Order: sequence, then C-alpha cells, then structure tokens
Amino acid sequence: MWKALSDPLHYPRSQALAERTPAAQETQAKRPKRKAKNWQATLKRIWGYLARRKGMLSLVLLMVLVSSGLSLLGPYMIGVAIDRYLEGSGGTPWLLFLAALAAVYILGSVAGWLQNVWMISIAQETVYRMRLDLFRHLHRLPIPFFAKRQRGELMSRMTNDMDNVSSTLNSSAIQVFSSALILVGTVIVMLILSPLLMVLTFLVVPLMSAGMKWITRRTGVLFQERQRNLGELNGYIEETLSGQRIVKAFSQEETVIGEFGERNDRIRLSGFWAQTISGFIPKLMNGLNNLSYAVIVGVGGLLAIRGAITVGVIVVFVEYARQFTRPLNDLANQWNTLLSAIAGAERVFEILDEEDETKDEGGARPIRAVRGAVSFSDVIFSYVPGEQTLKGISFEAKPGETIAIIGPTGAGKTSLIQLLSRFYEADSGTIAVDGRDIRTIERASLRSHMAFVLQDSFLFEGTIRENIRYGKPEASDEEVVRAAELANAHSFIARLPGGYDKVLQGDGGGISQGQKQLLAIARAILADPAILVLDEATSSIDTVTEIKIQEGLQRLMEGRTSFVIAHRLNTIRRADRILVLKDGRLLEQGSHEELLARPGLYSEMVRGHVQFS
Ligand SMILES: Nc1ncnc2c1ncn2[C@@H]1O[C@H](COP(=O)(O)OP(=O)(O)OP(=O)(O)O)[C@@H](O)[C@H]1O
Repeated sequence: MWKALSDPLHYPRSQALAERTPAAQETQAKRPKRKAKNWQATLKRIWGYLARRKGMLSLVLLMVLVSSGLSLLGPYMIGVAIDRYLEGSGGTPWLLFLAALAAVYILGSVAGWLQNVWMISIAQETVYRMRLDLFRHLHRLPIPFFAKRQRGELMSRMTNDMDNVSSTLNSSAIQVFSSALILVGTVIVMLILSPLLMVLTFLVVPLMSAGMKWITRRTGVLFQERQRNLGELNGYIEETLSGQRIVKAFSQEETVIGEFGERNDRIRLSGFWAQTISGFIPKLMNGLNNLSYAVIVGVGGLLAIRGAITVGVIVVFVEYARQFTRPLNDLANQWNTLLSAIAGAERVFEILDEEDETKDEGGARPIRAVRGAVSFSDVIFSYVPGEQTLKGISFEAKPGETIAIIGPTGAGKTSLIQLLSRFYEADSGTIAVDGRDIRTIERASLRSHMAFVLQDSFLFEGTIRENIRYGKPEASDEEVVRAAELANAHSFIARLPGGYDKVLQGDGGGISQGQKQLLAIARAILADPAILVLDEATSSIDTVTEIKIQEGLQRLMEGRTSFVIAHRLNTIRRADRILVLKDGRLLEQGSHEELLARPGLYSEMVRGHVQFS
C-alpha cells in the first residue's frame, strides 16, 4: 500500500473524486442559495477579467497542485519513517530521508510563495482593469444617472468594493481553491490507508458543516448590510463635506455630527456582529478538531494493537486530520471574505451595466462647423414620467443672437439648456442646431461646439493654465494668455504668486468667487464655441469684479449664439430675444421693447412687481 501511494502520479488521479467528497459537497452547499444566480453571473464576469492572464493563471494552478501535493506527501513520509525505522525494518539511510523530507517542505514553501506572487500580479492587473472600466464607464453615464445617486456612494464602489475584490483575489480565492484541493487529496489518501479510521475522522464533519452553515447564513447578511451601511456613510460624508459652508452657516454642525454618529453606529453594530459571529468559526473548528484527534488516537490505538494498522498510519491520520480541518477552517474563514468580495464585484458590475450615453442613435453623425442657429419646436420634457417640466416650448435663435431666459424659480430655465446640450432628452418635439435635429448629431460632437459658464463653474485641482486649457488642451501658452486677457482675468492672474502656474486646490480653493467666474470665462473663450450657455451669477460680487465679468462676458458672447439665464435687467435688455418661462410654459418671447409694450409677466417683472428669479 505504501508503495502505491509513494507514486506521485497517484495524486492527480484522485482529483476526479473531488466533486463527490462530503467536504466538497459541503463547500458547495454553503453558497448563499438566495443569490445563486447573480453570484454565478458575477463570478463569470470576474473570470472574464482573470482569463486575460490565462498563462500565468495556469502556472498558479500548477503551483497550487504542487504545494498541495507536497503538503500531503510530508506527513505520509513521516508515517513511512516511523514504521520503517522505529520498528527496525530498515531502509533509506536517516540523513537521506531527512534531506528528502526537508526538500519536500522547502519545495512546498517555494511553490506556495510562487503561487502567491503570481496570483498577486494577476489580481492587481484584474483590479486595475476593473477600476479603469468602472471609471471610464462612470464618465460615459448620462447626467440623470448622477442625479439619482449620491456621489459618496459611487466613490465607495470605486474604492471599498474594488479593495474587497482586490484583497480577495490576492489571497482568498486561491486559498479556497488550494484548501479544497488539500481536502480532497487528504480524503483519498485516508481512504486508501484505512477506510474505518477515515469514517471515524469524518464523523465531526456534519457537526462542522451544521455549525458553519448556521454561522455563514448569519454573517453573509451582516457583511452585506455592513457594506451597504459603509456606502451610505461615505455618501453622507461626501455630502456634508461638500455642503460644509451651508452646515456652518445654519449652525447645523451638531445635527450633522449626531446623524453621522447614528450611521457610524449602524456600521459598528453590523461590523461587531459580523466579526463576532464569524470569529466563532475558528473556535468551533478547533474544538471539533481536538475531538477528532481523540477519536483517531483512541480507535487507531485499538486497531494497531490488533495489528489492523501500523503506528505510522495513526501518525499520518493525526497529521491529516489536522490538515483536513485546517483547509476546512480556511474555507470557512475565507468564505466570508469571498462573500463580501463577490457582493462588492456585483455592485461594481451593477454600475457597468448601466446604459451609457456614448451609444448615439443609429445614423448619428458628427457636426463639423456650426453657425449657431438653434430652434425648439413643441418640446415637451419631464424628469419624472407623467409630470411635465417643459410644456411645448417653441422658439428660434439666429446665429450670433443672445437669448435671455427668465422666469420665476422652478420655471424650467435650467432644464431648457440641459436639453440643448443633451444632458437630458426631450419626451417629444424637436431641437435643432443649424437645422439638424440634435438626435442625429453625435453627443460629443454637439457638445464640442458649446461652452458653459455656470454659477458654480467647476475648477479642477491643477494650475490656472491647465484649468483655462481644459476645453482646448492643444492651446499654446500665448493663446491661454490671450483668452485670459479677453476675459479680464489676466491682471489678477499676473498678481498671483506663481501666475499662470499657481496650483489651485480642488474647485478653485484659494481664489475668490469672482475670480473663478473670470477663469471660467477665459476657459470658454479659449474653447471658442459657436453656442454659449451662461448662468448669470446671483451671488453678490464686488462692483469692480462685476464690471470685469460683464466686460469679459460681452467679449465672449460676441459672434456666438448665447443662452443666458439672466437675472440682471441690464443683461436682459441687451438680449436680442427674451424667453419668459413660468411653470414650464413659454409665456412670452420677444425683445425688451416688444415685451414691455404689452401687458404680461415681463412688464410686471420689469416694473418690479415680480422677481426675475
Ligand atoms: N433632476 C431633477 N429631477 C426631478 N425634477 C427636477 C430635477 N431638476 C429640476 N427638477 C424640477 O424641474 C422644475 C424646473 O427646474 P429648473 O431647474 O429647470 O428650474 P429653473 O427655472 O432653472 O429654477 P431656478 O431659477 O431656481 O434655477 C422644478 O420644479 C424642479 O423641481
């Protein structure tokens, strides 16, 4: 029997039994049944990423086979030695045997180390690609998607969930596989050595299985809950940090801290229970393990006295019993990590499955030169189905005209310009640029002919030069300075330490609100679009900066079709056409003089009875 087992080729044959062993079946049974379908799909998609490194993955699997095989061979050799040397049957000299044993353990460690290093490399590349896909996809998602989600929650998917996938791929996944392999190998060798002792050793398995099932059923739910709570907490942190000024202005610090405390407490609670219950697994395994040692030694001793087995076999069984409970232990421990990683991957794939907006309608083509004629014909739009925000809007803007959009708050001014840039899509009606329905124009191409100067124009972390160049990365330094001069931004930039190379912190930290506006105007001038969308600032800016902004805007608007959400009578008066919106309807349109000449909302607004916004 020893001879047959010494043949290393014996082990691969044993793998065929893998699916049939109680341990393997038990492992499968532990998969959460409720989500089995999704989980399979998620694993399949992870495999899609892993499969790019098939060559290296095969090497890892080879190393897993080698290290698992060697970890079975070591105890087996010790058993042989005990029977041959201690019972005086002689054989290979001691030193040679010790050297062989040392070689088995050293090779096992080297194989384990190699498997680790290669797997880490595969895991890092996999996560790198997933992260890249996720980021790329996020930037292709339409605006309505972001309106529905908290930014922090999305950040959590990008960071926490990706981290989970990463750490699991680094170690847990391969450990689960290697544990399963060792388990199967152990069962087969035990079966060959002594079926009776094997049955006795496995008497503890149903107990282990029931214990693990009980625990993982509870921890699986708790880990998911913790992950969800963590995502929500991140969302809350992001939100309160973004709105920090408002929090302070309304003295809401204590409320915010209180709310944070509650959310934090929910994570503490779910984390506490998840970790505590899952931490019970090793203790349970240890206790049952010791029980199985006692059974092996007791019954094995009796069998040895009767000559049914040798002492060496008992030693091998004790070693194997340790070896089979350790992978079971690992399986149980790593299982939770695996669960939370698959849940994390699922959340990442959920975003990847959101339909992006890069898929332009069939037949959509780019638009090369734009003159700037814009028309809306009977445009109806709703954010929420059944609740119309814009109700049958029709107007025309000739190239180079300035269109002021006015109306009370919530009238639909912002919605109207969101449709023009295709951030949202109209329910019905037609919007055309230079006579072409914008649905027949590729989105990116359409937007490349537009520029936006909004109240909260965002500036990125980077130098002033980089921020101005944002819409035209190929612009020369001279062009940047020229645009800044036209925007009236040059003089303040020149006075800053570092000038154009001054690094702005996130969203223009370190410069004033008015200066941010001037930079946004310079950025739009450099981008040189045919169509402009301006949201006139309502916040109070000092008179000197205000005049500079007005001048900058005038230069920017020259020769371009401009849509201005206007609040100042001066701007409105100068417009070629004024659109007066209320409750999503276009009540009046015409020039200042035309509208003033007839009774209506506009004349009431001008006479000061109604606010402009
Ligand atoms: N993302 C959204 N989802 C659902 N409803 C929205 C969304 N954005 C705006 N609305 C609603 O659509 C209506 C028009 O909003 P819009 O922002 O276009 O008004 P506005 O005229 O620009 O207002 P303001 O002058 O206050 O900026 C409002 O009733 C608003 O509550």
